[in-house]
Amino acid sequence: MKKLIPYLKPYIASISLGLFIKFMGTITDLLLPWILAHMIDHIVPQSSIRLILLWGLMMVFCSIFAISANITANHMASRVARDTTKQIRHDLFKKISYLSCSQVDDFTMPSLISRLTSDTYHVHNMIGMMQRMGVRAPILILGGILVTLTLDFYLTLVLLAVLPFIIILVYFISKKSIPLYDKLQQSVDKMVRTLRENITGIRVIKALSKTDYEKNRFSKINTEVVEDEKKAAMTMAITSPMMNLFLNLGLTVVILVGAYRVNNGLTQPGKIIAFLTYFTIILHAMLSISRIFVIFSKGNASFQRINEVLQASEDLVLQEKDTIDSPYHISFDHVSFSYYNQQENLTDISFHLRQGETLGIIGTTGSGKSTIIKLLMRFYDVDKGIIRIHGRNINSIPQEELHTKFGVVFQNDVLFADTIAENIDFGRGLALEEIAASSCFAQAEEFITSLSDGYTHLLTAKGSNLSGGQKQRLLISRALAGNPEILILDDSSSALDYRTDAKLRKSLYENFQSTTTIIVAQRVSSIMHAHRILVLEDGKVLGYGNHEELLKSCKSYQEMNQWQMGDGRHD
Ligand SMILES: Nc1ncnc2c1ncn2[C@@H]1O[C@H](COP(=O)(O)OP(=O)(O)OP(=O)(O)O)[C@@H](O)[C@H]1O
Repeated sequence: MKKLIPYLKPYIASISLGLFIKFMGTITDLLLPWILAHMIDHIVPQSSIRLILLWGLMMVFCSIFAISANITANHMASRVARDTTKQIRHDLFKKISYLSCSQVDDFTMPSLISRLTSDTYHVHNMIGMMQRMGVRAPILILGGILVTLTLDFYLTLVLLAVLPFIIILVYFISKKSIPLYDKLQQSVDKMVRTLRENITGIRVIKALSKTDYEKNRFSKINTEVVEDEKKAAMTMAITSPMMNLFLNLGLTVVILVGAYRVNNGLTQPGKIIAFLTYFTIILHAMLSISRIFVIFSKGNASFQRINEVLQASEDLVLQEKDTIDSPYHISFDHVSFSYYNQQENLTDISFHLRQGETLGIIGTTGSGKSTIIKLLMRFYDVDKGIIRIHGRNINSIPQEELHTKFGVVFQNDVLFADTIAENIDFGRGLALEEIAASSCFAQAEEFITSLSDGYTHLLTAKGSNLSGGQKQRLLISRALAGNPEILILDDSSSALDYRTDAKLRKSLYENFQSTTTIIVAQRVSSIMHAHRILVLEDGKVLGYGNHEELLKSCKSYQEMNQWQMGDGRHD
């Protein structure tokens, strides 16, 4: 919770003023029953219209002041809650975008989304509620008790006798409901995760006729959420009737004792009426306290989840400069890596590429091809070995500098709901000529210019209004547009026909001579012209060399070549 203070600090003046206004409004609210009692007991018996009007006006004025003060303070509280949450959301989003891939894996994406959405919402509620009721409820309780003491000591004893029951009730309900709400939050997290998987994979779900299966899976989780919600709501539902029971019992006793005391001339009717109002005010304030506990505990738990992300230490720390003289642009030296420090996903990988050379990576699915790319871009740190670019250990290159070296197309990369030109430019402010040139190199120009609105053609989210091959060519255009030092194409030409694939390779060869290229592919034809080819299986190197060398030395490569291309070389 301490970590929330810096977020509230800029609003300290506004919070203080708001609380002061709230304080004044609450005190005035407390005055109203007292004025009423005074009027009934002392002013009305005098039968002076002028005095009755005067005190009546005073009541109206106090009511208007109390309402206005409460509304103003509530507005101020909402503004503080809104602006603080905006800043927290901003910081959280910024932090999430800087998290390393392994940190994202650890937190999990759905959990990060719910921290950014529902958790910030709970914090918003907590900040607002604490300002609105945090001051008002205790003042109503303490002030109420003090005023009732001045009105009638014996009746106050009735009130004090009921209070412990209410306190015990509030304590037990808070104790029971807080873990229930925590559990509910976890179920909602799970539901968001399933929903996200479902929406992302909606096509494959439909294609495999898994709609019913997924519907049932979602229904199960939805029922879980409803059950948890029911349990939490049931606990909270007890609060109001129980409070009302105590309230009504208390009021009955007050009326009985009050009537007895009025009959015996020990007190006045006005005081009894005022006392009944105070009694109600105080018990409702107790009810508010129980709500504050629940909202505070939800907000507190949510802020802790947010803070966990905000405080996540940078795990890809920039290391001291480590540079050697090297003739190679990219070199992997005996690199090993494991995602979860259990079994190795890559073992002892080595390769060296001079500037302008091309490396083809081929291998079975799950053999570690994309992992090599992730390590080269330092999404994860290697466990063993060293990766160097121009002789410089990549762990000593600042992330921004490292990433500007790459033009990259990942597997299942994303296109946004924007124009084709914007999707290629990707916020780099490139001139239209550069965009057109890169799409020409990527063999995308033909289909773009055939569209009636060309580069201003609007894509739907994820480019779902394009074919697989068109999407890949746009993504390759984006990667080429920055004229990158290193080009990475991770399984990004799989949807291209052989002719377009060959034209793309020719274009890369002719126009990107100084760009070092890594092509991950399933097809031998996509990588057979590469200077070096790495054949992987289960994270280990089965073969390394050019096409001719591998045909002689690597049995797996020979087999792949035979299956895919017959025994000859086709293009
Ligand atoms: N984020 C991750 N967390 C844990 N394990 C992972 C993660 N990404 C990949 N793996 C595992 O690492 C291994 C290598 O995966 P990788 O994606 O590099 O394979 P690949 O050769 O590119 O496969 P494909 O051709 O199917 O894309 C696989 O066993 C995979 O399950």
